[in-house]
Amino acid sequence: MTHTDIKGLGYVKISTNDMDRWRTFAFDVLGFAKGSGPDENALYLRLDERAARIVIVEGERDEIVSIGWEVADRNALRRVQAALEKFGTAVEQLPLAEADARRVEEVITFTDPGGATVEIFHGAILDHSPVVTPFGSRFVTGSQGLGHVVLPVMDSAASFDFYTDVLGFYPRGAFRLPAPPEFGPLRIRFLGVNERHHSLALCPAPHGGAPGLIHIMVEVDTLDAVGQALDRVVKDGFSVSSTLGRHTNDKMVSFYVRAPGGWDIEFGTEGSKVDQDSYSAEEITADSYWGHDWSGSEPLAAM
Ligand SMILES: Cc1ccc(O)c(O)c1CC[C@@H]1C(=O)CC[C@]2(C)C(=O)CC[C@@H]12
Ligand SMILES: [Fe+2]
Repeated sequence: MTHTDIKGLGYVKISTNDMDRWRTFAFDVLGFAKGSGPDENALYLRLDERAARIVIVEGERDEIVSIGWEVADRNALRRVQAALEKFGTAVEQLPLAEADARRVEEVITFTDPGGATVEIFHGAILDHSPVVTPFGSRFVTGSQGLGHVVLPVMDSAASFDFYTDVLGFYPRGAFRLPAPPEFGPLRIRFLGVNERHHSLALCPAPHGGAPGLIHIMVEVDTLDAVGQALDRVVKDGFSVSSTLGRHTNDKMVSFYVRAPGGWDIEFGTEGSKVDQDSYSAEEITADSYWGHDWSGSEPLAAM
């Protein structure tokens, strides 16, 4: 396939049983702007002209609720739906009220092979008021989408085939995880849909279940904004999962912090841009050129 209808990662919705901690984490530590939405108990995290890119809702468990991928328009949505149905995936069109609640024109939903609830939408509704982030950080989104999500998958081949063959994601390389030889090669696989090196990564994991999420990456436009966020993380006593480092594939300088709920936010800058026409998928043999010390990380809930 030479072209995907998926334009980018649009939004993610996450549930938590610790809203107060999340409120502090989102606004006082990471520095997202306050967005808006219909659920008065939810947290709407605004990064750009979209009303909200990350939605945190009250729930019994801390887990990923849905992942929203964007397409250009109604015809593109119909093409994606047809590809899913041809493959045998049950697709549900959400009612107008549900689309309204997500501030999009139209949205379909299905379950991916790893069990994640995926939504595909078009027609995002914009908020034209200034994006006032508490510490002045500016998030890098636009044609590169929200950032990236890393999902734990038990059958990584099935998930990889689904995202590439059915949805048209582009393979953007791999990283072999250290594993005993009897496991065979275990690879994190990176997948992209736009100039962002990866909008999705699939990480082999021993079991499914909550939170169904390893990390979400958001990008800011300066190294200072990353360093200042890291200062606030440490000062407010949030757990640093990985120190600052630069990745070898997307060249991003980032740190990872444990979100309430047992998964991480990767907070980075200087991500490279991929030109799909000249790109070849490669296997990296180190995750980083420097830094990214995970030795202080608390165990991931997903593992
Ligand atoms: C290798 C890499 C490149 C770019 C990224 O955005 C990115 O998140 C990663 C993965 C980092 C990291 C790893 O390499 C070892 C296995 C890790 C610790 C995980 O289980 C989640 C993050 C993974
Ligand atoms: Fe990442």
